[in-house]
Amino acid sequence: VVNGEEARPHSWPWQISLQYEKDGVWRHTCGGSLIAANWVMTAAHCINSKFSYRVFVGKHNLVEDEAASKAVLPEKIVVHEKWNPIFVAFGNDIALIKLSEPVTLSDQVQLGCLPAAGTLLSNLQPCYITGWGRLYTGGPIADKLQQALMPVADHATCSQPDWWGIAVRTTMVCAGGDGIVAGCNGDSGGPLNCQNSQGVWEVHGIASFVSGLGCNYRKKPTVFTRVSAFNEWIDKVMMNN
Ligand SMILES: CC(C)c1ccc(NC(=O)[C@H](Cc2ccccc2)NC(=O)[C@H](CCCC[NH3+])NC(=O)C(F)(F)F)cc1
Repeated sequence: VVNGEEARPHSWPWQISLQYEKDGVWRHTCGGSLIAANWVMTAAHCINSKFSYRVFVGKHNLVEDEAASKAVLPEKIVVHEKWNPIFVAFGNDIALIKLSEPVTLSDQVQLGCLPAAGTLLSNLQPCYITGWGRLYTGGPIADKLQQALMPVADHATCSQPDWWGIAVRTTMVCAGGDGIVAGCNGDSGGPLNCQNSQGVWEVHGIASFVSGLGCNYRKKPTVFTRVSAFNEWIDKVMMNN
């Protein structure tokens, strides 16, 4: 997250760190959201079949051992059948990870709520991106979970020619674009957290892409998979696996 701030520890208790093993070392690669005791929602582009992964729940500082945290291995990873790795602009950048065992919920490990199917956020609605992604374009990833307030850019705004144009679909949600605050590599797969009318936090987005010209680029908001476009797919996958 570029130009964010350190989150109060465990204040986004559904945020997970997706890690892959390389040369015997586990490395953070993406964020994700715990949506059931044994299911994590992340981005399809985070999954590469040649790697082995683990899901770390209850984390705040990635470089410290934390009592409330636990690493769990996936039992199965389901990538959206219409995800096309060649072109992130086609959308469907969503995947579900079934954990090998359900995690124990606690103050530090909680489920994220999904929005009602079809929910559309209004322009400039305040949401928060959270993640351990790069602190600036090309920079280091964060040790401690970051958060940043990012107002929603509705489809009418985000699909303007000098914004994302036709690269953004109605199955996506945009947030930010002020050239200051943004998601960045390593935030991929993580949540866009927005409060509903009852004040309940919901996971409305899955961080998908930013501009190749740089993470925080004016009129190139961070683009998220719109979770409320995939409720039926999510339910089907969780029912059938
Ligand atoms: C819509 C299409 C033209 C399009 C395709 C790809 C991109 N962007 C990108 O690919 C930039 C490139 C990049 C590298 C380094 C620093 C900053 C940005 N990376 C990203 O956007 C990565 C991974 C995207 C997966 C695509 N294979 N996503 C993210 O960083 C995140 F966190 F925002 F989700 C942007 C637009």
